[in-house]
Amino acid sequence: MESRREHDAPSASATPGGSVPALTARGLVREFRGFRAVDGVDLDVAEGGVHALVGPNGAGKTTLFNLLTGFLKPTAGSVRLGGHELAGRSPEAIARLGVARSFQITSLFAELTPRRHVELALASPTGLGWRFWRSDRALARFAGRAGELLDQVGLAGHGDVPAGSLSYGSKRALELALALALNPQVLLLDEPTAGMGVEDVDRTIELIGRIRTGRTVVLVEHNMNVVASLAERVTVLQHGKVLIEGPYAEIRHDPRVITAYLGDSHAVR
Ligand SMILES: Nc1ncnc2c1ncn2[C@@H]1O[C@H](COP(=O)(O)OP(=O)(O)OP(=O)(O)O)[C@@H](O)[C@H]1O
Repeated sequence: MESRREHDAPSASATPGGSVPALTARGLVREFRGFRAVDGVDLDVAEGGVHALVGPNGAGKTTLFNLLTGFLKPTAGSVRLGGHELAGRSPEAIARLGVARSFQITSLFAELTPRRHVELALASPTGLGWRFWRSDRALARFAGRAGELLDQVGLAGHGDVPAGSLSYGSKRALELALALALNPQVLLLDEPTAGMGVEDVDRTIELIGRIRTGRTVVLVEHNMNVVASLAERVTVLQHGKVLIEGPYAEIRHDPRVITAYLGDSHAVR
C-alpha cells in the first residue's frame, strides 16, 4: 500500500474561486501522433466543489478526464492531488490516493446482482480489479456497507436481480455505487446523464447532489441543465485548450463560449 505522505508537502495556493484546490493540472498536454488533443491545460478544482468540464465535440474533455485518472499518460505537464504528483501513475495508484471515476455500463456483468457488484468493489482495494474467487463468506463482511451504498443510489429494491435486467438509469446508478465503494476524495463522472430521459436526468442530478457531500466532484457533461444545477465552476475547453473558466452564470453568456458552441448540437442554453 502506498503511503499518502510519500511526496512533497501539499500546495495550498487558492483557486480563482478563492478556495483550496483538491486537484490541479499545469501545462497538461496529450498528443496522439503529433495531434494535441489536450494542449497546455491548467485546471484548479476546488476541494468540496463540483467542477464541470464542458466544450463542443472533440474539445478534449474525455482525453483530459483520462489524464486526470491515469487512464492516459500525459505527453507533458503535471496533475497534482494535494502534495501528490499523479501524472505517470497507474489508474490503480491514483485510485488508492483517493481519485475514482465512474465506469461505463460495459464494465457491469449481466448475471451478477448489483449487491454482488458492490461487494466485490468494496473487497477490491482500488475497485479496478475484479476477483471472482472471493467466497460468499469473505464478501459477507461487506454486506452492510453494500446495502447502504445501494440505498444511497436508489437501488435498495433492486439489489438482488441480475444487473443485466436493470433499466439504463439504474445501471448508471450502479456505476456510481461502484465508484462510491472506493470512498473517493475526488469523484470523476464521465457524462453521468448521457443517454438518459428527463426523469432519469432529474434523478441523477438529485443523486449527485447527495453523494457530493464530503467530496470533490469533476464531471464531463453535455447537458447544460445538469451543469447549471450542480457545478460551482465550469471549465470550457475548445481545441484542447481552456477557453474560459468560471461560474456557470458567467460563462454561459460569454461570447467566446457561444461562438465555440455555434454549429455544435450541444448548445449552451
Ligand atoms: N486515441 C486517440 N487517437 C487519436 N486521436 C484521438 C484519440 N482520442 C481522442 N482523439 C482526438 O482528440 C480530440 C479530442 O477528443 P476527446 O474525445 O477528448 O474530445 P471530447 O471533448 O471528449 O469530445 P466528445 O464531446 O465528442 O466526447 C478529437 O479530435 C479526437 O479525435
